[in-house]
Amino acid sequence: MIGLDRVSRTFPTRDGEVTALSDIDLRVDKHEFVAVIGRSGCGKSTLLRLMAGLLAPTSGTVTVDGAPVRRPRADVVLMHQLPALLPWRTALGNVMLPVEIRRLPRADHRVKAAELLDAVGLTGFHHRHPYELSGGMQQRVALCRALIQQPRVLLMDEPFSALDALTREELATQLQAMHMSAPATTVFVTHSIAEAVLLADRVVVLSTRPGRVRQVLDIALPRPRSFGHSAHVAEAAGYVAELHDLLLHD
Ligand SMILES: Nc1ncnc2c1ncn2[C@@H]1O[C@H](COP(=O)(O)OP(=O)(O)OP(=O)(O)O)[C@@H](O)[C@H]1O
Repeated sequence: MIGLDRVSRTFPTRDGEVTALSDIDLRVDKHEFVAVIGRSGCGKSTLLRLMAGLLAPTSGTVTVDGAPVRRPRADVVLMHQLPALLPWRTALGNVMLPVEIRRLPRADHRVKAAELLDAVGLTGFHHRHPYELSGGMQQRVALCRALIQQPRVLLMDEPFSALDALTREELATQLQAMHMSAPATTVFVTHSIAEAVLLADRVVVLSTRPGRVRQVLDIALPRPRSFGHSAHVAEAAGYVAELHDLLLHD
């Protein structure tokens, strides 16, 4: 589904070239959920921007469905750390924005938008404006705005990092439920090892600059998974410890 073959990306800076990513080989299968973790500055956002067609690789190729990525595609959606909602639109109006931009049938999508908002716990808030919503609620709206586009590929750049710990867990759990019922091929960048273990089929650990694939860990835990208490709490803790060691001893 997504393929990176020997992908490198450098940036020119005043002090010479910075190599953000070097020789990345990575395959993400259809409907797979891959989490990417690594120290700050190791090239995680650059990786997503390459997959989204917002950046070109300096060398190597990035493909989606076998086709080289040369520009953004309608079926590949990138979700950022901050919600960036339009302040004059309601929650529902913000979710409907990509539908309107892409001139998709409005009536069907309005029903779908309302269902999505309900699914992330925003029943009763469909007609509120962003200033009336908490940061966590705004990010839920941004998640709905991404999902209404029914992306085949969903790229998420630390989408929950601006939220408090409990809201973050709640949203990750909701994302898991949504991925189980309608899976998009997902690449999820996070600084939270626990979040990666909750959500991912595989966790890609990048090394510090230049970012290279240091290790890929399969998370063989049944779903739905939960933070804390579960029948698999010991196995989950084992994965968390292994990833922690990999990051710490880079
Ligand atoms: N447009 C740019 N121009 C120059 N250097 C850049 C540019 N974009 C990224 N870089 C550099 O590339 C490296 C990787 O940046 P990137 O934002 O991908 O890292 P990251 O892993 O997402 O970091 P963080 O976890 O802190 O968000 C950094 O050293 C950064 O300074």
